[in-house]
Amino acid sequence: MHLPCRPADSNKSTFGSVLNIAGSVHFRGAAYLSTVSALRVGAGYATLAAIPPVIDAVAAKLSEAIFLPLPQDGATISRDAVFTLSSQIKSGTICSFGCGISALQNASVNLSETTDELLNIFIQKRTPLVLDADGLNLLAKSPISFRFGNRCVMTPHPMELARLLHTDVEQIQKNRLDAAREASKKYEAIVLLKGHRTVIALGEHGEINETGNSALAKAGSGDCLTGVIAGLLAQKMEPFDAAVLGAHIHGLAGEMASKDFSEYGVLASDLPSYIARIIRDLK
Ligand SMILES: NC(=O)C1=CN([C@@H]2O[C@H](COP(=O)(O)OP(=O)(O)OC[C@H]3O[C@@H](n4cnc5c(N)ncnc54)[C@H](OP(=O)(O)O)[C@@H]3O)[C@@H](O)[C@H]2O)[C@@H](O)CC1
Ligand SMILES: Nc1ncnc2c1ncn2[C@@H]1O[C@H](COP(=O)(O)OP(=O)(O)O)[C@@H](O)[C@H]1O
Repeated sequence: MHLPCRPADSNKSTFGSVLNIAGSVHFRGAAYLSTVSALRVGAGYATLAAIPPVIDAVAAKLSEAIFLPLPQDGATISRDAVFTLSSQIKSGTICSFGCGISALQNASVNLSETTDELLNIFIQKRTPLVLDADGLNLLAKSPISFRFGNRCVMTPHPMELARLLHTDVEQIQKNRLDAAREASKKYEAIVLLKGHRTVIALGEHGEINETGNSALAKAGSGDCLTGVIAGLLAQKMEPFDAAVLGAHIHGLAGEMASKDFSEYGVLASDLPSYIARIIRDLK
């Protein structure tokens, strides 16, 4: 599998744009890590759509991001955010949704309804989408049977997949590839089941990622993976290929980072710069 090409005669629009809907009062770092990772993997633009306190925190660390302030309800986005976002999401806009959006009880009374409306917009506008973390937890609770037409990469860890399939982590881990395949068929999506030996499924087709180590077993590293896959989608990779290559690059970044910091000491915020170094070496 090849990296997206990087023609000399190019500009930032050539490499696409990611609209990342992420973060809440409790989880501001998740918004930062997913946004910076999309830029580090080569996207031309990354826009973070978030509530003002999240934007303030991310703006202090990341000069390159563009910000779309969203209305706030409690600790997270309000239902009015749907109006703001629906005018921004055009046909084909690359979106990521869910990192740190916060499904904690009472984070926002209407977050489930807001999520259902957003998911409908993603489907109607046929947006390539990365759906992670609380985006998945809210989907699991939805009464609607969403089907994403294989334009969506869902990135659950085993507990998130257990919630989606209404089972437990033990069942998921017994046969990881079959569990990912089942969810892929249920949601018509690419399902990337995270963990040691991440698996990626599309219908019956499945791949196992061999890269990565325990340096990645630390809060925030999955948020980086979301940004990597979204950044590859922005560069026009097919969703399944973006998931496979994204997991490969993310795992190698963890391995390289652990050579400098040990598997104990790597932080998720170290990973984006190692993602760039891995891309240099893959080229
Ligand atoms: N800095 C920030 O802003 C950060 C923000 N974040 C945000 O936090 C929110 C909550 O997300 P979350 O994943 O921490 O909580 P949750 O869904 O309850 O799952 C936790 C349980 O899942 C399980 N589990 C996980 N991996 C597994 C594996 N490989 N294999 C097996 N089991 C596994 C494991 O269960 P256990 O092993 O304990 O039984 C674990 O206890 C979300 O919005 C996210 O974006 C985070 O990204 C962190 C950094
Ligand atoms: N022991 C491990 N070996 C390889 N990869 C791992 C290991 N532990 C975690 N990872 C990877 O790190 C990431 C963790 O994601 P996730 O559990 O969603 O964390 P978070 O929500 O805190 O960002 C996933 O890409 C997962 O595959």
